[in-house]
Amino acid sequence: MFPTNPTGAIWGLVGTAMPNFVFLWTLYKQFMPSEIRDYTEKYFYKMIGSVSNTVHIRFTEHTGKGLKRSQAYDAIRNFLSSKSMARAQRLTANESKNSKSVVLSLDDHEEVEDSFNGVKVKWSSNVKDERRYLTLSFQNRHREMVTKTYLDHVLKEGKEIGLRNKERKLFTNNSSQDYSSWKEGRWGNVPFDHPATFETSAMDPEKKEGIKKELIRFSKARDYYRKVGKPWKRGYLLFGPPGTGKSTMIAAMANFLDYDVYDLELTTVEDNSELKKLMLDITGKSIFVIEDIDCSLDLTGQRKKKKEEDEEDEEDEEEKELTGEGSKRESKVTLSGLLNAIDGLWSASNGAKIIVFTTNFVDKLDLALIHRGRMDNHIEMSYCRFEAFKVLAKNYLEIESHDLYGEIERLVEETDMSPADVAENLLQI
Ligand SMILES: Nc1ncnc2c1ncn2[C@@H]1O[C@H](COP(=O)(O)OP(=O)(O)OP(=O)(O)O)[C@@H](O)[C@H]1O
Ligand SMILES: [Mg+2]
Repeated sequence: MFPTNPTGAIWGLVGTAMPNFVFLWTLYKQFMPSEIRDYTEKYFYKMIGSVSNTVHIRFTEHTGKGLKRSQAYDAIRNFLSSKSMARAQRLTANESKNSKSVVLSLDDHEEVEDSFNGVKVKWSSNVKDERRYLTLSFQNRHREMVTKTYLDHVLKEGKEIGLRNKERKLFTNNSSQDYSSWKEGRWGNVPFDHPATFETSAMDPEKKEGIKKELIRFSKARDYYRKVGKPWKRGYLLFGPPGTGKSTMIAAMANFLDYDVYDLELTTVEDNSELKKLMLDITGKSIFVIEDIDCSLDLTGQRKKKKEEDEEDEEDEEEKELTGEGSKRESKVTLSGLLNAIDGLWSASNGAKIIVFTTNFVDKLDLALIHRGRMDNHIEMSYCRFEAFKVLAKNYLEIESHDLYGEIERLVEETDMSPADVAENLLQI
C-alpha cells in the first residue's frame, strides 16, 4: 500500500537514504586511497562535463611551490569586492597591511553573479585542503568572450582598485644596533601623508614642467628599459641652499607618481654589507632617498690625500677624547660600499625605482657618486625668484596679482631669499 500523499513518501525515502549516503561518503573519504579518489573524481567531472556545457576556471590564492600570493587572485578579489558588497549574503573582511581599509570579499562557499556585455557569469569562492580558490563559471558558448575580453577587464579593474586602496608608506631604516631581524625588519614604516604637490612647489615653471614630463615618461617606460637592457631606474641629484625645497620636491615626486618613499639614514647603518641588505629590501615603485648626502658620511674621503687624512684622524681622536664619543660605534660604510649597494639596488626587484640624493654643497661630492648614469638628472633648487614668488603668493594669500608686484619682482631678483623664508613671511597664522 502506497501512502495517500506521494510527496510525503518521497521525503520519507530521502529521509532514510540520506544517513546511509552520508555514512558511505564518510567511508569513501576516509578509506579510499587518495590516488583512487582523484581518479574517480576526474572521471566523475569528465562525465558531468560531457552532459553540461558550463565551463569553470579556477584561480588559486597561492601559486607555485613557494606559495607566492597570486596577483590575479588578489585583483579578482578586489574586483569582486564591490559586487559582493551589493549582492552576496556572506562576506569576509580581510585586513591587508598595504590597504587603507579592510577589503570585503566573498566568504567561503559563497557565490556572486556578474554580467558583462549581456553575458552572465558566476563567481564562487571555495576552499579545499585549506587552499582557497575562486571559480569562474560560464556557458561554453561564451568561452571566447569571457577568456579574452571579460578576464582582461576583471584583472585590469581589480588592479586599479588595488592601487586606489593601497596606502603609501614612508620607510625609514631601523638602526642596525637596535633591530633583530626576526623582530622588527630592516625598514620601519608609517603612512606617507605629505601634502606637497608640484602645483604648490615654487620653482621655475619650465623646469617644473620638464621634471613632471620626465617622471611620466619614466614611469611608463618599463618596456623601453627592458628593450635597451637597462634596469628601470632613474637618479636625481637635488642641490641648492637650505630651504629651497629639496625635501618638499621629493614629497611632490612621490605624490605625483604614487610611489612609496624609503628614506635612508646612512649614519646608522653599521657597514657595507648591512647597507646592501637594506637596499635589497626595497620594492618597486619607490623613491629611495639619502638626504644631505655630503653630511651623511665622509664620502669625500677617497679624494683626500693620505697625509691630510692622517692629520685629520689625529684631530678626530683628540676631539673624541674631549667629548667622550670614543665608545660610540660608528658607521663603517665607505664610498665604494655605497656605490656597490646603489648599483645592486636595481637588480633586486623589477619595479621602477627612483633614487634621490640631496645636498647643500654639490662641489663636495665625489664625482663617482653623482656622474650621469648614476644620477641622471641634476636639479638645482635656487633662491626664490619672481615666478616662484607668484606661486607662493597664490598658495598662501590666494592672490594672482598685486599693485606691489613690480616692486617685488625687482627685489626678489636682486635678493637671495630662500622660498622657505618667503613662505614663512606669507604664512597667515
Ligand atoms: N620651492 C618651494 N616651494 C614651496 N615651498 C617651499 C619651497 N622651498 C621651501 N618651501 C617651504 O619651506 C619649507 C622648507 O623647505 P624644504 O625642507 O623642502 O627645504 P630643503 O631644501 O630641503 O632644505 P634643507 O637643505 O635645509 O634640507 C617647506 O616646508 C616648504 O613649506
Ligand atoms: Mg631638506
